[in-house]
Amino acid sequence: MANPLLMAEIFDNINEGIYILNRKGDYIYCNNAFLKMVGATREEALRLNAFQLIPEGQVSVSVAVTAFTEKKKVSVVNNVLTPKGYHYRQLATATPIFGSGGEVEYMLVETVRLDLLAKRYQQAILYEDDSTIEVPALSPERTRAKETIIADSPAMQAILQTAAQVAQTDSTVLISGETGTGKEVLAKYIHRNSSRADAPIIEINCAALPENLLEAELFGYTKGAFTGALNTGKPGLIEAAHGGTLFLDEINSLPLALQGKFLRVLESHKSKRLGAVEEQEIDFRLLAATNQNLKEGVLAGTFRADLYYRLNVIPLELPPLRERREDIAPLATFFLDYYCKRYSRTKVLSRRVIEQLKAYDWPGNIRELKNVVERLLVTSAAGTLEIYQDLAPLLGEDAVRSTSPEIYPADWEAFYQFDPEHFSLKAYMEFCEKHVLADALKRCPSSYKAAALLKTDQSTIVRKRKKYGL
Ligand SMILES: Nc1ncnc2c1ncn2[C@@H]1O[C@H](COP(=O)(O)OP(=O)(O)OP(=O)(O)O)[C@@H](O)[C@H]1O
Repeated sequence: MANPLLMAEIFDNINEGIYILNRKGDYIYCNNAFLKMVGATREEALRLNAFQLIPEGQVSVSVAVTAFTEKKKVSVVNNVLTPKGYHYRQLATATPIFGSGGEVEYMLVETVRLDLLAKRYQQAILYEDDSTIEVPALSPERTRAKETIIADSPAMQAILQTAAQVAQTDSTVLISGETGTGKEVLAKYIHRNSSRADAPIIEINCAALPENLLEAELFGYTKGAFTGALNTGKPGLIEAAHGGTLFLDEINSLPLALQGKFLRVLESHKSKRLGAVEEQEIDFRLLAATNQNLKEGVLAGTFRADLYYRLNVIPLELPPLRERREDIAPLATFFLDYYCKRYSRTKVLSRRVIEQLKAYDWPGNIRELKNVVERLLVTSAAGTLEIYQDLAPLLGEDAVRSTSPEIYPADWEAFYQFDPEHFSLKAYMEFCEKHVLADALKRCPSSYKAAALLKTDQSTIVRKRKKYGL
């Protein structure tokens, strides 16, 4: 291990503020960057205790206290009021270090001021050297090969659990759900987790082709089977799924004539090319997906009842995204990460954007969310880390009306991006004034104390409180 002096020197040269707490929350180490951030001497800092910072109003949320309680690594973005009365916003991560008895022995905390991080990031962009910053875009094949499934909601977790169980069998699975809810993703997940995973999954969208072409694609044909047929003939997709999985997407669009033909294949596991005499034995597992209620199709006479019952062995229903809102934020950050890699950018979604995404009903479900995140990223202002855009132009006024603006007041650019049309120096100054006043009133038990904190008189506090409806 390197010598302690060298280690101290290294820690003091790290740009992020670092401090270590003992199990009681006492500060037992801090590096230079941390002292600079809070404007304290080492002696002052080493007298602090993390459990006392919130009651004393120095931080809005204590990452260390949260990590002590949850006994796991935690990151927060919070506001800090330094002993010198100066305010900043930081990203802090606390990592517990456990003793042999499993109790938290020490807490390592790393902090970075968001405004300085943004400046460093901005400078890096200004001095950007293409050869060092360029990240090769992921090729579509690589990204599609191993699809990640985000499933934070209890509903999705239950579906994945059932899917993993049924994957082990050869039963037919009927996946239903609105468009864009992830039916194809789920079908691939079942295939990947089945004993057929090394064989191909052959996918066909029954709505994508007219009846005659679909029939030729599914069953294949022999040489000269019809005008325009290839001289060599062509194997069908059912054959191609031999040993693997056949995935029929939008099976509700399978024409009635083909439904009967396909039912026979499903029951006998034998298929015959168009124009052929001989049938071929085919070993495949069927997964089907529908974005319409097949039972209603049966009642309306557009879907054969016998095929419906043959398909509906294991039904899995994917709920629309609006019924599993817990998945919205993780999906949005997952897609942002995906597109950041693809477009070689570094961005995060602001809390306000996430709130707006969570409030929206997503008629196009996950596919729509993915597209919105891509648009947010590519249209976001260069040089700022957080994406602050107002989503009303993308999602519609009604969709986002219910959320309240939450903006870091020192960042006027964010304020401008949030509402460029109504931006003015006066509007921004009033916004800051309101924010500072609300903050002071939260910290102080009386308007007199708030007046003392803000070095103004109490009548001004009362007047402005009324003006801003606080
Ligand atoms: N749980 C998930 N985690 C991550 N990405 C997902 C998830 N579900 C869906 N997606 C992504 O959302 C998009 C739409 O998913 P998919 O094509 O599977 O939906 P679908 O229900 O089959 O849609 P359609 O009915 O229109 O065929 C895809 O880009 C997919 O990768």
